[in-house]
Amino acid sequence: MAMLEVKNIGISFGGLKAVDNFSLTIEKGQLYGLIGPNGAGKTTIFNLLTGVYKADHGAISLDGKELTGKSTIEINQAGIARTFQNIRLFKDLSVLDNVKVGLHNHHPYSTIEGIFRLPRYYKVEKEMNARAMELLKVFDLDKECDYKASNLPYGKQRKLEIARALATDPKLLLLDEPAAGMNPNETAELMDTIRFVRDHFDMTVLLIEHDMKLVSGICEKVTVLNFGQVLTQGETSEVLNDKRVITAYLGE
Ligand SMILES: Nc1ncnc2c1ncn2[C@@H]1O[C@H](COP(=O)(O)OP(=O)(O)OP(=O)(O)O)[C@@H](O)[C@H]1O
Repeated sequence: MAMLEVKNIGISFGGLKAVDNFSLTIEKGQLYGLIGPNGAGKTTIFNLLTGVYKADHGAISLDGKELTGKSTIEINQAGIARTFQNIRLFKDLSVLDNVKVGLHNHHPYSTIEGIFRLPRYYKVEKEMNARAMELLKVFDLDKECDYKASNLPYGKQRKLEIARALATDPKLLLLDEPAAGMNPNETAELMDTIRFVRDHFDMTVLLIEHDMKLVSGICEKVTVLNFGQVLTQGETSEVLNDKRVITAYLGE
């Protein structure tokens, strides 16, 4: 069974068909790339997959579970987590607390237990601290756990965003332009991080990226989007050498 199965989804904004009849199958453990020119509809697809937008038609399922029409919270609890094109950390919170925000989905205590500091509050907080530190260690961020998130260098903020997404214990991780704004060294390190996340967490990853070096370096399969529609999809090396892709995307 596929991890993600998307069948003919679409959405229009006014007269503009931002995404039209989009289908995609991603197998468990795959590292999958979604590429295409600016405005092709890539982020809109992430917004459809995570329930930020509701599709006008079509169906989405994750690991055999129907997600069509579900809310962002339900979809996150079902196992899809994401990062954003522009980093969206809680800038004034500590590095540790940013990860703990992700953990709250799965380690709840009631408001009453929290306000009155009942035993369950301390138990859950202890578990969350331990799990958050474990995740930070994986990303080599444990020594900076007390730093304000905004004080981390850019590359580490990206890592922290990935750690926070993983804290929700997803089956599918969506990364929206993870290499945006990174220098070549940071990008190379990010490629290692993404490979590590897939292997260490047994994760399935779908990423949007303009950096073709990253895409060809780590993605096994790619879908190319153009004007909201699939131009082609398949093995990365074949797709990136496809004349239509070179014409539409690379502008040659
Ligand atoms: N909420 C919205 N309302 C109106 N139009 C929208 C909305 N969201 C996206 N669009 C439009 O849908 C189209 C696709 O946008 P989208 O951001 O998905 O493209 P993209 O492929 O992610 O581009 P980029 O690579 O520049 O991030 C664009 O024309 C955009 O203006």
